[in-house]
Amino acid sequence: MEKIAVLGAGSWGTALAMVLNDNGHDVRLWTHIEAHANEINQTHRNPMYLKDVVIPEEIKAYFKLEEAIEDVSAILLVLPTEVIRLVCQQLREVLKHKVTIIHGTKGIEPETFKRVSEMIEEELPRELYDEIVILSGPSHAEEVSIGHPTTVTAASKSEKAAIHAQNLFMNERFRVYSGTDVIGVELGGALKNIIALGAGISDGLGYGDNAKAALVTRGLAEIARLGTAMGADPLTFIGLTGVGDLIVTSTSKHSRNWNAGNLLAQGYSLDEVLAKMNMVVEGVRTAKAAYHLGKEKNIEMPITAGIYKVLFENANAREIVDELMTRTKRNEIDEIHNMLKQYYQQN
Ligand SMILES: NC(=O)C1=CN([C@@H]2O[C@H](COP(=O)(O)OP(=O)(O)OC[C@H]3O[C@@H](n4cnc5c(N)ncnc54)[C@H](OP(=O)(O)O)[C@@H]3O)[C@@H](O)[C@H]2O)C=CC1
Ligand SMILES: O=C(CO)COP(=O)(O)O
Repeated sequence: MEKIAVLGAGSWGTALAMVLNDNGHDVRLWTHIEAHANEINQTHRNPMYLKDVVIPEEIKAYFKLEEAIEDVSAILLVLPTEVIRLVCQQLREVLKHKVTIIHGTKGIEPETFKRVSEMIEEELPRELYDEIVILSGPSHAEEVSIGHPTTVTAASKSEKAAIHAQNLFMNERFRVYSGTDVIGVELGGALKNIIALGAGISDGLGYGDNAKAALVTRGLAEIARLGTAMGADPLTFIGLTGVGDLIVTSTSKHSRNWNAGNLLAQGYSLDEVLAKMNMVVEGVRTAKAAYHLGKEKNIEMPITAGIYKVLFENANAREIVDELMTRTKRNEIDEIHNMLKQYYQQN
């Protein structure tokens, strides 16, 4: 059994802390708000993020980062992408020993196009961690925290580290696969949030299941196109961290991104939507990142571009759908063959 600090006491951090606690680990849940730590320790609940869930008493919340990470063997970062660098900077001030870093964050930094593990590598000195592992897949906190069957993937450049994380989290309700395609796993988890915003918009406009299936399928083609250009294995995108997460986020009532898209389609402005959601909506910043990254790499991403225009250029969502439906006709499978051919020629 290991001593593990979970940094980020939002919905996903709390749910993952509960999985680790179920597996017998000594779990410390860190929040940057003292009153929040006190509330969790006194009431064993986290009502702002996980309504009606009782947090086991063994899980202790911490406000002081140096106390939360004392003697831990692993640190799990479960924070919005926007604060990953800041928290890593705080961490490097207080961390005095080597740990395994695991993260469950799904986003890309708009200013640099960096993935989360790249940001961690830039902010944490190499001597402070052995490996970085990404935990990703179709997994809403609301369901994990009440023990509904869930599957995810633990991916790391080091297979040994991925299997280590797999062993830490795996139990009969939480099945963990392992993998080594860090780029594919991180990009799949981040980019699906954009398509989920689109699915929420589509549903909010009153379009049906056909439209949503089209968005998810053609959205997956865009994710794979950009992901493969960035060095991912295209097959990763048909796995849990690609199609699996795309399905859950585009169809679930729990999805923050779907709900935000739905509100946008109801006529709320982006600022109003973000103010209404009390949890992070990663797809908004990641849409900005993917739109500009796609342009830079000359990758065709019409759905992402449409969602970007609805978010940041006040475009009319119905007109964007009309534009998508009237694009030049094309063959569906040719580009997928080309993508696979190119990848396997290079690898
Ligand atoms: N929710 C889910 O089901 C899943 C989420 N994810 C991913 O996990 C990541 C976190 O998401 P989620 O848990 O939903 O987010 P939430 O919005 O539920 O929680 C975010 C947490 O981060 C904290 N936080 C914000 N800023 C800081 C900071 N500067 N220092 C320390 N803590 C900070 C928040 O604190 P405060 O209370 O002060 O705002 C809050 O506790 C995202 O990338 C998301 O995509 C992945 C899989 C499932
Ligand atoms: O990544 C998630 C589920 O796997 C969570 O998605 P949302 O942030 O849209 O809720």
